[in-house]
Amino acid sequence: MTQIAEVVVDVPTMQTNTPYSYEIPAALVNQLQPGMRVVVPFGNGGRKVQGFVWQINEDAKPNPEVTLKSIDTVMDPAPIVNTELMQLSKWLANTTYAFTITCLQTMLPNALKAKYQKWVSPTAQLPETIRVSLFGDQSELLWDDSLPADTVKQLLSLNRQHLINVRYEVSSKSQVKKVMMVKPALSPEKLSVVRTELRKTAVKQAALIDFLIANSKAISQTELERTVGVSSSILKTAETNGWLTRQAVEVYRDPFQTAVVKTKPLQLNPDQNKAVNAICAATDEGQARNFLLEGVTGSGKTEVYLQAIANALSKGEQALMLVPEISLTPQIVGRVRGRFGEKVAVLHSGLSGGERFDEWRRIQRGEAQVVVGARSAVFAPLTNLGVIVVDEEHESSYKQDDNPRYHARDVALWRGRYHQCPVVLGSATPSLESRARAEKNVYTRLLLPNRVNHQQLPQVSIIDMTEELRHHKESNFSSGLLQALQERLNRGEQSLLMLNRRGYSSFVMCRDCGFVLQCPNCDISLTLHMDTKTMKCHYCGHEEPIPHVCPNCHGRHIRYYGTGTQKVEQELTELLPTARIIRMDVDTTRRKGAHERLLKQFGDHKADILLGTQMIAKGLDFPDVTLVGVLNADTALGLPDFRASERTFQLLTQVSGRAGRAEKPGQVFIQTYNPEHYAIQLAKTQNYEQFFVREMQLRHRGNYPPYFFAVKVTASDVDERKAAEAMVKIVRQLKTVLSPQAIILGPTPGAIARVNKRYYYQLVIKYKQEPQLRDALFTILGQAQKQSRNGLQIAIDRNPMSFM
Ligand SMILES: Nc1ncnc2c1ncn2[C@@H]1O[C@H](COP(=O)(O)OP(=O)(O)OP(=O)(O)O)[C@@H](O)[C@H]1O
Ligand SMILES: [Zn+2]
Ligand SMILES: [Zn+2]
Repeated sequence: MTQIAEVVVDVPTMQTNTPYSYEIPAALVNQLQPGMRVVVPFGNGGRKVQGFVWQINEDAKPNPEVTLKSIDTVMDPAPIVNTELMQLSKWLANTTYAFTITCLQTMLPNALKAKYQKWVSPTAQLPETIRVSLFGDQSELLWDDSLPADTVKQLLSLNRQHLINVRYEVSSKSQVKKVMMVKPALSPEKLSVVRTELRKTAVKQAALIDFLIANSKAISQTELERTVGVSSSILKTAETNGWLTRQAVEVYRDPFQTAVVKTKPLQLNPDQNKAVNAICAATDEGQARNFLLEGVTGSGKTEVYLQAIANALSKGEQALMLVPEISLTPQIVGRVRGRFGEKVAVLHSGLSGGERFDEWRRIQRGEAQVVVGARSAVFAPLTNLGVIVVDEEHESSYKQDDNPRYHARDVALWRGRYHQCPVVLGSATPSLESRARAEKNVYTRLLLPNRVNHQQLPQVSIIDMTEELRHHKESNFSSGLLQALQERLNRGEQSLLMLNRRGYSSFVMCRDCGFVLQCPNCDISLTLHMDTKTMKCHYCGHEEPIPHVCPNCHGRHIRYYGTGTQKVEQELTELLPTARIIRMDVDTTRRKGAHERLLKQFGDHKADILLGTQMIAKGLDFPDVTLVGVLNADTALGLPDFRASERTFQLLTQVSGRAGRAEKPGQVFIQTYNPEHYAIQLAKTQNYEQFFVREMQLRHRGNYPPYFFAVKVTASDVDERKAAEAMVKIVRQLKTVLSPQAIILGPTPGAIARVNKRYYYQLVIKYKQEPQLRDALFTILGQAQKQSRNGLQIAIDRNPMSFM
């Protein structure tokens, strides 16, 4: 009887998207389980790849016509993907048009991805001269990208002639951190005897033994070396002498830079209480109910989450809380840790690979009961979920813009169904999709219509910058905003200033001929980086020195348009010389922990004004901020995107919400060139309901989501004609399966037509119900893969965040 394992191999293609069968060697029969990683042979060249055991058939009847290959080795002592996550990966692959292997890998920390190495060694037939020139006195040579092209050519040819052997090595990138721990090996009495027998000059040894006599507990070697002042060689000798033992012990890297301040649950107000009760009831009854928690800014949503989580923990269950780009909101992590301390694990892209791997293992081993994290934390291997929270559910960072193109909110809802637990989507400005579902009672609405303690929402003034410009010379500050800033300085209160980043890219332009330096690979201008003194392409990474002479007319009048925030900061210091300013943008937050440090400084009143990009708009809760200024509200409105108004409304409402959150009332100034635009007018009164009604009418009229579903298909190729032709063919194919109700927009060139030397074409399909669409798109993907050797690439984005 043969046992056969179905293995999902680490080869992302259409053909390998279904599991491959491998024979399980007798030695592995009792060891192998689904969800473990294995090394398997793949193809005919002796290539080895990593794979995930998907299923085991205990009494399979092998087809006598085919000889199955055997599994090589097992990489894990226990499964690293559990049943739930295996099912989830299948669902994910199906709904995002991605390969199962890509989905599996997305769910796991990078440390568990395979590291492939190819080694070559000479055969006995290899002529001596070639052996010496290639291998020298080494028995093996690593065949990787660093080899010169000529050597690779030679190796390929030698391999064809069977003159060399190729060995494939598959290993995990993971690195478990270990610390050497030292412990006395003898009793204090025996050590005292040893001490008396020491030579008089052996002062260090004496000190070491004194320490060991006084401390029987294990201590890390580094700490011991520091406290006693001994070297590692002395410790080694001591070990050989049998005075102490040394043992490498696995430790976790600590991802937290700051200590926790313990907090107690707050007394809830009636609205909060109602919300918490509803969520807790669903947890207690094991119901997969979904809630939309709609609470104005500063209404205390976080406290609702914390108490719902506490309830789940009290039932012995676990909790998952997603926040947008967590490294940008250290305040919220602090609040969760303040309540749940050691039970909390964090997962986000600001962690190093090792830290991420350690946090993941803490979760997998059941050592953490609460997980807070950004998008990919939605895959945290929690096994007993009692509640899932998606904070700021409208945030576009929850959607991954690379394969698999999933939305964390959708995954959260899937897991809620799997675990039969409530999912809470929270926001002051819910996405239209979610609010529309609440309208249809797919989600239960929970409302927090007032700020905590009935604090008023801030008073918002809209400033028409066209009008402003007529009276003043060019300035980033209207007189109203400037005066308000001055008042805050006089009163010792704080202000936030937001500069919409998209509006101000920094570039260089020739004042003589107007030439703007472009990326040689992309249709986009290069961005000026003052900190590194270079010009960079934000799409392909191309980098070059800042020009001093115009490459076009050779003139010397080059003008530098520095980072928006830098320029604004400069003007601000001239206008308000006594103001202490903290600037927060990509340049000042690049270093690890910088973000947290700047926010702490501001919280400690080390500055009067926090000037920043969108990163200051969300989640911040500073009681002494009574003024918020938006320097340029319009930039997002100018984008040709159906979500432009929604984005603008959300951003303005969120940032306004930072003002006047404690006792002192708040004031907001929004500077704009479109003062009459409904998104700006309704953000003024923070009137989400009216915005929702108005925007839904427009979406209805234009057949946009949430009335229609949408899929974006993109083709790219180094040859522009091929990309365009592929698109035309795809449209023709789709038209044969789509109903007349479906709408195809395009094909059109991409918003940036050329990126990294590749040309982009796209089309968007808007539809209500198209049962054949999924199969058709999978077919298109499969066909494209066969051609991909020629450079054509097809990407499919279901429910895209934008049509651009
Ligand atoms: N029941 C309560 N009693 C007293 N203070 C509370 C209560 N609930 C929340 N708070 C406080 O009110 C402030 C605002 O709450 P929180 O930050 O949770 O609001 P939010 O709804 O998440 O706001 P936003 O969406 O603007 O981030 C916080 O400082 C919080 O500690
Ligand atoms: Zn580029
Ligand atoms: Zn010029």
